[in-house]
Amino acid sequence: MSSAPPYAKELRIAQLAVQRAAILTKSVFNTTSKGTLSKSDHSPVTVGDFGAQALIISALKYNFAQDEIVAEEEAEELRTNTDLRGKIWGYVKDTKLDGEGEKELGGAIESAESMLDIIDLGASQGGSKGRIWAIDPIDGTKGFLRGGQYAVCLALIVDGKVKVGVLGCPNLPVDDSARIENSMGKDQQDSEGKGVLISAVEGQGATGRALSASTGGKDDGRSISMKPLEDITKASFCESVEAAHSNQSLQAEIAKKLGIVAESVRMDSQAKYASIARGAGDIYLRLQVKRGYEEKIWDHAAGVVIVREAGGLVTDSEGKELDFGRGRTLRGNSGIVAAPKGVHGRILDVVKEVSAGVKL
Ligand SMILES: Nc1ncnc2c1ncn2[C@@H]1O[C@H](COP(=O)(O)O)[C@@H](OP(=O)(O)O)[C@H]1O
Ligand SMILES: [Mg+2]
Ligand SMILES: [Mg+2]
Ligand SMILES: [Mg+2]
Repeated sequence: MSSAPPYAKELRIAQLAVQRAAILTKSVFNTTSKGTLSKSDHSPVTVGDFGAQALIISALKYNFAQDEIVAEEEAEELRTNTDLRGKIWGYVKDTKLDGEGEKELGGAIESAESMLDIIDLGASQGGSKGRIWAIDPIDGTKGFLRGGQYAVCLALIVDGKVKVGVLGCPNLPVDDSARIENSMGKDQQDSEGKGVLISAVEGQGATGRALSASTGGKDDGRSISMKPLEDITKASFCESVEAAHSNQSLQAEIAKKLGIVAESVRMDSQAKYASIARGAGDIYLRLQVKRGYEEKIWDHAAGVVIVREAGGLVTDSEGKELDFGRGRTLRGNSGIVAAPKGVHGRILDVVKEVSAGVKL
């Protein structure tokens, strides 16, 4: 009898949890009021972010009660803002997977109050030992709000290394080879059956399938890989829409030095990692704008294992491996360079050369 490959259950539960959370975010998107709050760093959070986080954590606690969880959002404000709490609960209590999947995730959350406690189970400080799940319930909240790209992100980190990664991208085409375009909004898919679920387990490759695939059967999806890049001048860069999140002028200078003529493709969220992993783009650069900004582990964990398993290499802008064992942030790193293995070194050389003269 053959036994299941390592992390088979973790992968299955992570995929189901992301699928379920994406049902919630899609229905929140289709309502007029998304209950947007501004956080202390002035970034937005919505009913969709809180609701998706509650659903994912509830599924993880049911299946892996001992594991630690590092998640982006916290419930503090919802303990006094009963209006918003009620709105979130309205979505959370009604969001279910069809068929067997819902049972595997442990079913519904009991009450609005327990939902708040569940959201706050994501407050772990992370670290280099043990099993830690990293959750970004909506990555690219700004993209979500403008109808552009966003991703529901979940990864399992074991002793500081990312082992499993799942990205649900509701507004990316199911077709891997569909050309990616600048995403300035209006990418939302208005019918069911759109969106893609990209996954990877360390050492087992990366796969993609429709986000709306049935949860009953054993759909392993199709294998995905990065596009072989023979001529770097034909590459396309993928970068943030938000100019405050990565240094677009420096990135343009790097592209020019590499002889790349195509305009960078701008999209929000880890949809960038998903896109390069399936060959719909080539290189993802995220060079610091603000000195001292520490990238959050939930913004990168899933994408990094997916790109690696699809044939890529991901380092920081000095060529160091990303260290997911330092806490809630990648405090040992600065910037991100993700590219096919064969050209990563060449890109890194130019990144270093161009960055050397820059004072942030
Ligand atoms: N100054 C900054 N530099 C880099 N990333 C930042 C940043 N301020 C916020 N971010 C992060 O950028 C993420 C979005 O990335 P992108 O620009 O690739 O879409 C945000 O995730 P959330 O949308 O989950 O809050 C947030 O964590
Ligand atoms: Mg946020
Ligand atoms: Mg994020
Ligand atoms: Mg987020």
